[in-house]
Amino acid sequence: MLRWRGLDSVPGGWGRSVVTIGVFDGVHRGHQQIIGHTVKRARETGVPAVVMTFDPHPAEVVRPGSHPAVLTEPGRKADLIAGLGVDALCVIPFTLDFSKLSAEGFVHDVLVDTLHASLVVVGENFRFGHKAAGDVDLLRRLGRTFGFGVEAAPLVSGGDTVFSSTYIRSLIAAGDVGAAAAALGRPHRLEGVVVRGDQRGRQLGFPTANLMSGQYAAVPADGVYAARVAIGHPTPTRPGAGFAWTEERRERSDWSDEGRRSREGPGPAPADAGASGSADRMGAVSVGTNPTFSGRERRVEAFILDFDADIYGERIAIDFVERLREQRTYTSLPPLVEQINDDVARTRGLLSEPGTVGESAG
Ligand SMILES: Cc1cc2nc3c(=O)[nH]c(=O)nc-3n(C[C@H](O)[C@H](O)[C@H](O)COP(=O)(O)O)c2cc1C
Ligand SMILES: Nc1ncnc2c1ncn2[C@@H]1O[C@H](COP(=O)(O)OP(=O)(O)O)[C@@H](O)[C@H]1O
Repeated sequence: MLRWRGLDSVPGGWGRSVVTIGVFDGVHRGHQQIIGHTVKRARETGVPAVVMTFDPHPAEVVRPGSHPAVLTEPGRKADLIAGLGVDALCVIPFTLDFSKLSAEGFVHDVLVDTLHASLVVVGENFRFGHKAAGDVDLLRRLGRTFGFGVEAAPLVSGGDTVFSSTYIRSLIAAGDVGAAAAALGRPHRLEGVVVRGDQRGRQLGFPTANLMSGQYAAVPADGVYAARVAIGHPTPTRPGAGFAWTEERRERSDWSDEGRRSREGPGPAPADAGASGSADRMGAVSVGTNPTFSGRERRVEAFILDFDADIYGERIAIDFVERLREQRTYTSLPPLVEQINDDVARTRGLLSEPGTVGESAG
């Protein structure tokens, strides 16, 4: 997948493309359907599939201080989008200036002049342009003027609830990581670097890797969770920041499935390989302030089962599969240790059964 940052990075001679636009935080099941449809239509017409997204979250620019909790860090989001078969990801640095672009200006400058859209795929509730004045009807009218088609995909729901990033953030904030996983299509992941804690864990018999995640990462409610853990996770994300941009060169003459196969051979392109960072270990994870020790700082710490190594400074990813319980305050250590033993046994039971929840965590 080609990765562009800013409209200026789009190659001058870029031909026609099928484009979808969105923040796509979480790349949840609704996003997957829209992006999947974009890729399908691109293959049918033999042109590349382009995803346009924004960084930082537009809400932060329009209302400073209102950054929503982040479900997927930028590098992870790009990897997940690449995994859906997208040919190019264009990240627009969302600035106050950009936010002032009118709906018509956005369509003309971005979709027509830069990406040469032949077709634009969006969710039926899509809004765009200054003050979100543009909607699907306006997009269709502008499409007739400028010569691109518009397809609005119905929103994906589970039961009565439409899947949305906001809904998933609220599930995670409430600790319901099981329901979040159902809406995401995989467990919610926190990723970052292992930092030092109070050096108390190993004395209790349970050393815990303390995670420093991104500034706005969506941390589940205080409690204890069964999780899958990836150590040495490859995504080179700086906490709260952007990611490494790889420029790949490809022949652009044929973007059909056949063209891709002859370019790439079977399987994913090398740059996308391992993108999902396989979480192959089990972890019993504590989120909270360690009330037994009157801690103040809210921490995410993972006891990794069947593991013994120094991993300070390494990147890890934690995939939250199931909530086990709330945080408790103990008046002495033996009952805390007994409880952690029980948490570990439950984690093992939940995650080692064949075909268990979150097994294909990716
Ligand atoms: C599975 C698990 C469950 C935990 N549950 C609690 C708890 O209920 N109450 C509490 O005060 N601390 C709990 N802890 C956190 C320990 O207090 C913490 O890991 C310990 O203080 C080590 O901290 P350190 O990494 O800073 O050395 C739990 C830790 C783990 C791994
Ligand atoms: N099974 C394990 N799970 C998590 N961390 C482990 C494990 N085995 C060894 N470690 C190492 O021990 C460190 C945690 O030990 P701990 O006493 O809890 O110290 P700290 O308070 O600095 O987190 C981890 O950061 C990691 O480097």
